[in-house]
Amino acid sequence: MNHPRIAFIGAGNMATSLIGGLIARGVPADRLTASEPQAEQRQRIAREHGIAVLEDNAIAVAGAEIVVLAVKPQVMKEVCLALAPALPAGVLIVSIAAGIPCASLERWLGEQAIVRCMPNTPALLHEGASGLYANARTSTAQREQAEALLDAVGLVLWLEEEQLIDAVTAVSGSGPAYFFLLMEAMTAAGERLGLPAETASLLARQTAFGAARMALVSDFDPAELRRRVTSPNGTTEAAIKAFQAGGFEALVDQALQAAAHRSAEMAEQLGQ
Ligand SMILES: NC(=O)C1=CN([C@@H]2O[C@H](COP(=O)(O)OP(=O)(O)OC[C@H]3O[C@@H](n4cnc5c(N)ncnc54)[C@H](OP(=O)(O)O)[C@@H]3O)[C@@H](O)[C@H]2O)C=CC1
Ligand SMILES: O=C(O)[C@@H]1CCC=N1
Repeated sequence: MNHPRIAFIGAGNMATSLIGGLIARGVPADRLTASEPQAEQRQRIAREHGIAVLEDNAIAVAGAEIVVLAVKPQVMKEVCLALAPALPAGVLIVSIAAGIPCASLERWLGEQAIVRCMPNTPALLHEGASGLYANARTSTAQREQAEALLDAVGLVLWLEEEQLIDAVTAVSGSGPAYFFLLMEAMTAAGERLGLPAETASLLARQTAFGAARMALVSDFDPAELRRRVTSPNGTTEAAIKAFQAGGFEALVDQALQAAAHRSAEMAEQLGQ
């Protein structure tokens, strides 16, 4: 199989989960390179994944067919402006940064094929979910390459409008944190009900895992699965009524609106 050469700019959490996913899929380590400013981090990634990790971004992208931009949004402009002269002709840019539009990347990097993605941290366990948007310069073959890259770490869904990346960020990009927050709150409540901390934590985490698995594999939707837990006038009904009296659905809506709004605001602030 002909694997494209892929260079990762920034080798933090998200990049290393993608690298791990590709290697687990059988991509030879010599098709991947990464760049990373810290020597210790470079050595650790090279040791764990067997790939070349360089200090210099321009050297890392030499000969690459795909360049994955995986630095924080705050440093993206500076990184792109410095990288632009070193990009190989015909390269596909894959950006995973929150809040950085394709138009900004094109301004900083020149006219390139760009796929903008929003993955999430369960990618670390190959259980991620990513929304992808391709600009008009991206060929069908390049779309397939970007899909294969993100598909190595979980579910991939294409978006027809770039603006919808803000909604994907609100639902699945930031989403793992909402479930962790619920686990934290359930653990604390379990402790207040008298459970030992570790017992409450294990029960909350295993219940989240079991519910997520059921929601994914069951023939029934989450609303029906919820109804099946909720006996008339029973304990679940008491809890759900308390959630709804506290405005649970409206609160979730407000939270996701805030995340999507922040994603759009970051584009305004960091995309100039
Ligand atoms: N975390 C998440 O849940 C998600 C994150 N994202 C996006 O993914 C991107 C990366 O996030 P994440 O992996 O969490 O962040 P990390 O901080 O873990 O990774 C960023 C990496 O880039 C390195 N870096 C900094 N400056 C440069 C530079 N000039 N050249 C090359 N590398 C550099 C950093 O090194 P050092 O640490 O030494 O500064 C770090 O290793 C972000 O843009 C974020 O918006 C998208 C979806 C979900
Ligand atoms: O919080 C953030 O901005 C990033 C993007 C999605 C998840 N983490």
